Amino acid sequence: MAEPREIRTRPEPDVARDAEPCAGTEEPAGITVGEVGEDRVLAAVRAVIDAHNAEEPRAAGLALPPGDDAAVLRLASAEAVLSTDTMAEGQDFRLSWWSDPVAAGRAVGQKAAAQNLSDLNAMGAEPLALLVSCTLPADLPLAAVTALPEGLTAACRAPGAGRCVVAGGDLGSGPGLAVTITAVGEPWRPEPSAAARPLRRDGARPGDVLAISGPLGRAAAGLTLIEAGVVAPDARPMRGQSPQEGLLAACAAAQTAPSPDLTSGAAAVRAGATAGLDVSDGLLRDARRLAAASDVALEFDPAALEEEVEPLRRVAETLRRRSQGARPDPRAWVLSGGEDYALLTTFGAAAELPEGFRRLGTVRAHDGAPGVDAGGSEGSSGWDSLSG
Ligand SMILES: Nc1ncnc2c1ncn2[C@@H]1O[C@H](COP(=O)(O)OP(=O)(O)OP(=O)(O)O)[C@@H](O)[C@H]1O
Ligand SMILES: Cc1ncc(C[n+]2csc(CCOP(=O)(O)O)c2C)c(N)n1
Ligand SMILES: [Mg+2]
Repeated sequence: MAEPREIRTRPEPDVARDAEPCAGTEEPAGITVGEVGEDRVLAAVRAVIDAHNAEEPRAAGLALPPGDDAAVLRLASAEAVLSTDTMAEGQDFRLSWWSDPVAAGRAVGQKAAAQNLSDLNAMGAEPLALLVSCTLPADLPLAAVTALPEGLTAACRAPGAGRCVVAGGDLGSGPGLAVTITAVGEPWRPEPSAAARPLRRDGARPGDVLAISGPLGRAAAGLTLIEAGVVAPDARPMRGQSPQEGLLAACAAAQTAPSPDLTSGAAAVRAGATAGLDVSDGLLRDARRLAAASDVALEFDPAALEEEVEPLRRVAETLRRRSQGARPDPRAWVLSGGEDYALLTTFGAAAELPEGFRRLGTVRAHDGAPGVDAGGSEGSSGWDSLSG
C-alpha cells in the first residue's frame, strides 16, 4: 500500500485515516490516489467539474458534456483559438511548500488554469473550454486531487472567463504531479458587427506605444519569499494587514494562485491594439519575442520601469531582514522573473490606453536587428522552460 507523500506537516497516515472524510468523497482523509484507483478519483473530480459545467451560461455551450470519448462544444465563431501549457512539480511548484494537501491541490489547479486562460486572453480570445490531463503519483493524497478541479473552476469564474467549461481530461500515473491543460477559445470582436481579429505578436509598428496590463515581478518575488520560508504559499492580501504584509501576501498569491485580468485582452482588441502577448517567461524575454515577430525595436521608458521596481524594493528589504544571506534583486524580478501573466501590448500613438493599462515605452524602427532597449539590462535572460 503506498504511503501518502510528504506534504510538509501532513498528519501521520493512520491518524488521518480515522479522521474526517475527504471533502466531496466518502473516503477517509489522508487516503492516496493509488489506494482508491482511477474510477473513484475520476468520480471525485467529475463531481466538481459537472457542477461547474451545469451552471448557465456554461451549460448552453456544451452540446455533449464530459463522459463519452470526447466532449462536443458549440462555437459561434468560424475560428477557434487553441493553446496548451504544462505545469510540473519541481519545475513550476513544489508540493512541499504546503502543509495542507487541499490548499496545495487548489493552488495548483488555479495556476494551471490561469496560465492557459492568460494565453487565450493574450490572443484577444474568450475562453470556452479546458481539457485537463493529470499525471498523479500513486502516493498523492486523494484530497489534493479533489481540490484540483476546485482551483480550476475558481479560475474559470474570473471576469472574462465566465463561459469556460471543463470539457474533459485524462488521468495517468507518474513520479511527479503534472497538470497539462489545453484551452479552447473564440476571438473577441472589436464590436459586434466587426470581423474577429486575434491579437498577434507581429503587428507592432514604429511610433506605437508599448503598454502593460498588470503588475510585474510579483510572482518572482513570491517564489523567493516562499522558498526562503518568509511567507506562506497560501498567504493572501486581506483587510486589516499592514500595507507591507499585504504586499508580501500579494507576491505569494501571484506565485501560487495567479489571477490575471482576463478582461484585458478584449479591452485591448476594442482599443485597437496592434500586437500583444502575455508575459510568462520574463518581461524582456517576451518583449524580444514581440519585437522579433513585428521586426521592430522596443524602447522601455526608464521611469516607467522604475515604477514597476519601486514597490518591490520594500519586499527585497523585508526579505533581507528576515532571511540571512538573501540577496534579492527587485529589478531582475521585474525584467526577467516571469509568471506575471500581464498583457504586454502595443497601441497606435493616437489610441487611448484602456483602463488598467500603463505605458511602458515606445516602438521604434530598428537599425539592423529587432530587439529591446531597457537602459542596459537587455542581457537579462528570463525563464527557459528546459534549462530553467
Ligand atoms: N512541442 C511543441 N509542438 C508544437 N508546437 C509547439 C511545441 N512547443 C511549443 N510550441 C509552439 O511554439 C510557440 C511558442 O511556445 P511557448 O510555450 O513559448 O508559448 P507561450 O504560450 O507564449 O509561452 P508560455 O508557455 O510561457 O505561456 C507556441 O505557438 C506553441 O504552440
Ligand atoms: C519550483 C519552481 N521553480 C521555478 C519556478 C519559476 N518558473 C517556473 S515556470 C516559469 C515561466 C513560465 O513557464 P512556462 O513557459 O512553462 O509557462 C518560471 C519563472 C517556479 N514557479 N517554481
Ligand atoms: Mg503566452
